[in-house]
Amino acid sequence: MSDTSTDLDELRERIDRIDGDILRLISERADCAQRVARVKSAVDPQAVFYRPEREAQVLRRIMALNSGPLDAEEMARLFREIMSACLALEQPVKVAYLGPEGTFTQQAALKHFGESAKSLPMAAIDEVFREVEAGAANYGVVPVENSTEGVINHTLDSFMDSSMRICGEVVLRIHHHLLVAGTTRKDKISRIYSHPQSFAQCRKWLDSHYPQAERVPVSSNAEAARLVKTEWHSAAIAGDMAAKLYELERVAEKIEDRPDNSTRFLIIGNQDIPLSGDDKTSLVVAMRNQPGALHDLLEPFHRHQIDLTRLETRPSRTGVWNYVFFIDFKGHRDQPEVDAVLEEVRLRAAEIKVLGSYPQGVL
Ligand SMILES: C=C(O[C@@H]1C=C(C(=O)O)C=C[C@H]1O)C(=O)O
Repeated sequence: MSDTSTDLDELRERIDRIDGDILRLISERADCAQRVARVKSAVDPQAVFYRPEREAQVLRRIMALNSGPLDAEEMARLFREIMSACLALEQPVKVAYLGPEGTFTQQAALKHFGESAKSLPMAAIDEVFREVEAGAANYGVVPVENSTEGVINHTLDSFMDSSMRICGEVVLRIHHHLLVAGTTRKDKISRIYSHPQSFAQCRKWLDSHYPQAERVPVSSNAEAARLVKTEWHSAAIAGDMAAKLYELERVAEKIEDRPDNSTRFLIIGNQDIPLSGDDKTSLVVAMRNQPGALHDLLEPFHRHQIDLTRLETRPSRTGVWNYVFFIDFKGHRDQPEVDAVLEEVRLRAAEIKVLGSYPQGVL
């Protein structure tokens, strides 16, 4: 098709018509969501409106139906926002996250719940747990493992002391940038602020580009971004959200040593999540200190052909629990084969706590 002005007018008219249709359909969808809310409240006045298993199914279906030209993830992100707005009509969801504002955890929270969620920054991981326990937030978002740096022990330890359950997971690709303020002398950078994890993830790049600069660890990337605003010789390593929040310039983009650098976050809450059709389960298990304990623990998973996705050991903090294992596997505890494995593990373990069965991250 040639780009004459009549073609342009015609195409724009078509786009206006399509937008009118999309608008009508989104409104119709929002109306249905409001009716769902009324049905839920009629059945149970304390009903929880947010249904992660249903949301996962909606997104997976959209991705499967999509035939381009937008890619499936992009399309799902649009639907994520539509659902987020529909849910906010039912009941605005309050999400506590490891702050301050501008952290990757906030980015993960918004990726999972959409921009219509109300996100509440907390100063520490255990505060996120406490905020949800106290009912001041409906859900919490905490980091649990990074593909380069491994597990986040604070999060695992918080589960040992808490009754919170895992309601979902979200994986975020982590891109770090070297950021400066408008007033910074870029040729005179002598100090770089960041979170210790981010320094570790950008170690090689820093060694080759800024071997002389002092590396100052701070409590979060967002805090690093805030600090450089007032220092003409300093830079920060942080992500997109912090760069935007503090209006910083990028001296270098995507400086992480590994291009597949990603972090997995958990959604915590006090709901048991029904089957979504593609689920994971997380457990914490204490074994007695005896030879073959780990083998005994893992053997039933192997025999029932259940796919383990993660195994972490933490030192026990009580005398009874000698080893504490955190185990993630594919499957939902309402599936008979998973139930059978859990029963067997229960017999062999000193203590077992199912932290939750939840939909595998879609986006
Ligand atoms: C509409 C519902 O409630 C919420 C909104 C959803 C949506 O917009 O599709 C999906 C699940 C719930 O979080 C529902 O349960 O179906």
